[in-house]
Amino acid sequence: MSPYSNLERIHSPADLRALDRRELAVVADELRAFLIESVSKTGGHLSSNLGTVELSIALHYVFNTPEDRIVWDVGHQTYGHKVLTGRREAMSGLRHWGGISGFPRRCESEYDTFGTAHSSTSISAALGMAAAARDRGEDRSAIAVIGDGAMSAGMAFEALNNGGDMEGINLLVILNDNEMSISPPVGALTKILARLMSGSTYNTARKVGEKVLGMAPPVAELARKVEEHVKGMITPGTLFEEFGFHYYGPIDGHDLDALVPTLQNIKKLKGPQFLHVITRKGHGYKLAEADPILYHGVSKFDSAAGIQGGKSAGKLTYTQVFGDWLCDMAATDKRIVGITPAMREGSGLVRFEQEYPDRYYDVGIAEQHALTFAAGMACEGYRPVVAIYSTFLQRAYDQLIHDIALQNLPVLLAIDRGGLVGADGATHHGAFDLSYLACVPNLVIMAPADENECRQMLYTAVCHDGPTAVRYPRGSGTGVEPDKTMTALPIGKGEIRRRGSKIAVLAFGSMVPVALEVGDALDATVANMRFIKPLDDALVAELAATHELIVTLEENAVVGGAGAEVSRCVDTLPSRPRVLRLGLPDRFIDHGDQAQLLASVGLDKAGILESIARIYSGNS
Ligand SMILES: Cc1ncc(C[n+]2csc(CCOP(=O)(O)OP(=O)(O)O)c2C)c(N)n1
Ligand SMILES: CC(=O)[C@@H](O)[C@H](O)COP(=O)(O)O
Ligand SMILES: [Mg+2]
Repeated sequence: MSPYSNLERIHSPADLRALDRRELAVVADELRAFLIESVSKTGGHLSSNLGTVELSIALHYVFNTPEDRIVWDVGHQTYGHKVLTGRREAMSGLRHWGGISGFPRRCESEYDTFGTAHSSTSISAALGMAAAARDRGEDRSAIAVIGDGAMSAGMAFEALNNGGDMEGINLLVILNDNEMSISPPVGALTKILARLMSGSTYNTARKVGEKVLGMAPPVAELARKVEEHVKGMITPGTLFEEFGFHYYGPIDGHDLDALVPTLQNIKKLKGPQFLHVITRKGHGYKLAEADPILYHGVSKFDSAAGIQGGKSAGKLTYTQVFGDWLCDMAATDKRIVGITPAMREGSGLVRFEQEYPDRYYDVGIAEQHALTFAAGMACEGYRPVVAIYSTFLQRAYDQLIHDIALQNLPVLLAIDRGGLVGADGATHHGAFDLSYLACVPNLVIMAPADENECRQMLYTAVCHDGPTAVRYPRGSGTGVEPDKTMTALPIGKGEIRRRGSKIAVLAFGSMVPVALEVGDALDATVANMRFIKPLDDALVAELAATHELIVTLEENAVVGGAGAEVSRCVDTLPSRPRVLRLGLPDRFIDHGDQAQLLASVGLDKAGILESIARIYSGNS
């Protein structure tokens, strides 16, 4: 018999709702076991999903989904929700080419009411849905499920500020508090939540909460006010009350006997409601409970043995090259500080935090703040290095322009995950940074061809007295060992890597290795352009004067990226060869492995040769 016999009978939330409440615990056990087995085969976000098993069941059991809207913040905790909404079998293709996404997507299911992956959008989106329901006179709920990490972002508070003051909306915010972001959460809010969770408060609040919720309004309203008054004296629970929300909790988010009746009662209430649930990352899988950071995002692994091995003996990743460089640089330059918006592990800052705790700043999931905070430090003579993923830098665009570039402040953006990231897919590809950075005055933008060049560019950036960006891809490059010594590169100068004839391939960053293969195949000239800004106009002019075709290669949107800069330069020249711009197409790119994705957009050797051949055959 299948170990998932009960789960297999649930094809949609309607099947779940047909069950007796006492049967839900079995479903939860099977769902948890299924997720461990399934994610161990596909990879994905494990810890967070194990923490939301009961919450997913309780929400779909109590609310009339998809009529009632659930918006999952970040969406990395929605695997249980996917299974319960008809995607159990599709889980075998999770995050793989052609398979389902690791995040909610409106095009994937009617139960995925809002696409997420970048954090802290859920309250705004659910509030918008609640306002729409109110304005149309529709009686349905909008529920935002947001983690304690995601709650730290300004956007979440903007939405609370707006929602707590909105009349007649049917909005429930569920704070899924597991006392973890990817790494331990930071900031004053974390302390407030910890006080809310502390022993006596927890019990008292829970008992009072149950009592209140058992009553019908308006009695409940009166009791709530009494409760708030009492809690206000002993806990900071009224923070959310002050925003205009009715606060309930904290309750145990793994206890279906607490969750289900609480949600049933809250469902009857009108106005902005706030439920605080306590869960544990990795719940029910001892290895993940013990090390939720390691199991936050996993590759395939043996679920019995757990993730094996420490550091791989293979090539260094660009992230490691950056992390090592930052420590080395900090040792020689006291002005260096490292800043991360909640991505210590992913950005390679673990060692830096250990060695330089006083110069390390995790500012929470707060990209906008991270950049302006860096700007402030730069004003005081520091050399702030903001380690940030390309996709999350999108959040902080105005801060980059207005607070850093306009004031010409020496902030270094170490932009990781530039280009296609793989399994996280469209929400996480660093597809746009060269386009949105190239137009910013004062900014020097570099993209390394290999790991050593990455180290040298980071050093070059710190030597430059103005804003800089070094953009590198997820994973490793050619395997070049970085030199210990650091030498500043001449700003705005590329280099010719191969001399050929007729065709000149101008490659940026991660595309240099494949450009060299193409060069060998066609006897083409290959330039490693190094700088997107300032572009090496002299090199472009020289190559334009001596070749009949210029091919630009970049792992960035072809619209407005490095190739567009080359075209702009060629347009000013007296002799203008044809320019073929190759990069990411003008559409969002799904998930899959990086090599597969590059091939799918024609950025592997075969694809590039084909595009060039089309020029010569006149088919382009
Ligand atoms: C804007 C943005 N910045 C950073 C991230 C990377 N990120 C994904 S999950 C996560 C931690 C979220 O913590 P929490 O909301 O508490 O959820 P948990 O992982 O604890 O379930 C972070 C920082 C992101 N998805 N979006
Ligand atoms: C959900 C999220 O945003 C992160 O967990 C992200 O998936 C991490 O990506 P990396 O695996 O590239 O660090
Ligand atoms: Mg959390």
